[in-house]
Amino acid sequence: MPALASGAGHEPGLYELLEALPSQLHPHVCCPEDSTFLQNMFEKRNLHLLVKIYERLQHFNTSKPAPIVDRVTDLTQEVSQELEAKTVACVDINELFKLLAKPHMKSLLSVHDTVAQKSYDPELPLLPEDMEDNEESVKIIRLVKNKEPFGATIRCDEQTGAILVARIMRGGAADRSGLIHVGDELKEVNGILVDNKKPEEIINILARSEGAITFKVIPGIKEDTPSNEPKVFVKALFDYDPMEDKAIPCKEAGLAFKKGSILQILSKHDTTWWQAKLEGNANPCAGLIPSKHFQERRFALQRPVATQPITRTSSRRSSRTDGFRRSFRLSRKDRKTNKSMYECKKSEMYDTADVITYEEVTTYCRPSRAKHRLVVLVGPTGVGLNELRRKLLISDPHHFSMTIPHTSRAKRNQESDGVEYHFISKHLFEADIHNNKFIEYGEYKGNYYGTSVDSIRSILSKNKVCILNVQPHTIKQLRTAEFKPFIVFVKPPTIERLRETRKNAKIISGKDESGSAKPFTEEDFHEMINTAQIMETQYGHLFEKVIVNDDISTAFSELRLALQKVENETHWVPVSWTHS
Ligand SMILES: Nc1ncnc2c1ncn2[C@@H]1O[C@H](COP(=O)(O)OP(=O)(O)OP(=O)(O)O)[C@@H](O)[C@H]1O
Repeated sequence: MPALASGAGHEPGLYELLEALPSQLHPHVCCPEDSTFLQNMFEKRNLHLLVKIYERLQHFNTSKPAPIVDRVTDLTQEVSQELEAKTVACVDINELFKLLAKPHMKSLLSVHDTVAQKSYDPELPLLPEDMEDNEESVKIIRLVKNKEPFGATIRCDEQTGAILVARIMRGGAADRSGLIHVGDELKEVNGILVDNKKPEEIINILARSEGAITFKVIPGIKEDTPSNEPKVFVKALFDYDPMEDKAIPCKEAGLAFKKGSILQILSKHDTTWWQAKLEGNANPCAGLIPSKHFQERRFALQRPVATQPITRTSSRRSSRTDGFRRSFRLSRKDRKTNKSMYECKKSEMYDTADVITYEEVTTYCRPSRAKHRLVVLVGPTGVGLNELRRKLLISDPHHFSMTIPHTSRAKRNQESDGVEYHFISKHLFEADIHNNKFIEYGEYKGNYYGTSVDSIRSILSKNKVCILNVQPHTIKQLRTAEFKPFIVFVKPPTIERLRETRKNAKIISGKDESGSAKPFTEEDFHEMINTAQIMETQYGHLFEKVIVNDDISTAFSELRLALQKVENETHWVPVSWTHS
């Protein structure tokens, strides 16, 4: 028997059966000639290879690989032309040239192209001749369907009871056929009358059918399908599972997606159910998603999570504002404690609920001379934002920078204006607050501290990357075409890992009025994890990168890599950022 590898890793399939058959059939074959014939047949290498190919195809059926190019024969021709002149110069080139010219290779590549271009659908058969005279307006459609869904939804007309095609999914089997249209009335499927059937029953008939399906339809009035529509992409700001959606007209036609997924909108024709596909997905068939308007209405009817009160992890009174970081993120560290010294003034830690559904996006790659995108770090207090920022600044001080805060407190002897702080009068500080000059500001022991918009601009204009640590509610103000912020959420690891990694670390306790650094307590860890969860629920849709700060060097490398990508690679950003 040829030494062929068995389908290891797959479930026992045809190949294994083929190997076992000769011995199993042996007792049932009386004639020795038949026995030899069967023995030889089952041992044929070609048969084994065929079965292997079958098993591979079964495997690919589930993994659905997509071709990189669909005209590899053209590519081979070009390569051969290039190689022809150089065959004398190099043995390897000569060998490759001959290999590409072999008929087997050419056939293999041609088969590749046929499969890649999906041009293997059989020709549709001619219309049946036994059509009745009074059926001129009836159309007989014969579709050859494989395992993919039919790609259309149907509905029952409330008044007439007729079964109508409700929508055709863009790129699906029905759409590609070009034969079925919205509004067509379905009369028969595979010879079965559908008049008195419920849409679910018809869907079942369709789902079970493979190969040729014959439809008898009365064509509806054709709508003009707009062509050359510009491509519209949106970022999903919520998770969606059609299987959990009671309102969707056909669960199987729905498209599941996660918060942050990029969706290409293929049709907004139906104001309640848009058609979309996941960006980068090779499957051309659209799926149904709730339209922006519909989803907004549904969210508005639900009680928004954002307005729910925060569950405290401890009954002990904490001076931290609503569980968020005590330090005002943008401050320089105080010289004595090496820590930020003031609290955030704003008490609106949680925005009143924005209805978040989809955001229209487009690709953006920073032109080499353009200003850098603002890098914003957010996370619960004590998670390590200052530590990560410090590491970035040390790693490349000419490239990364942080803002210098303003303060109304008096300058101390050893301090210089514009180094530790910009020192301004209380009166001027208040005027600047009034004129919205601060991204964040706060008050500590009667003095104001704040970070101005101009201090960010000043760094960006020097062609440096500005690293900003802010409270999450500030993100909204920063999301402008000018700053194009890249938002990184730093989240804590598990409580066990916090205990292990933060053994020697210190945090400024919100319960300690002196503001001195103390070792982390269990309560600090719980509060950090709890706050991170709330932040993720409320602001998760704005985060472009989430880093778990477990081991500090790993977290730092991850951050560094993400920032390199932001500088050099294409990212999805809100459309409004590119129309300035
Ligand atoms: N991955 C880590 N492993 C061990 N210690 C860490 C890690 N990340 C941060 N730390 C330490 O935890 C302490 C708090 O970190 P850091 O000051 O950066 O927090 P923060 O997020 O800026 O919070 P705050 O704004 O309240 O100061 C520091 O002592 C820091 O060195």
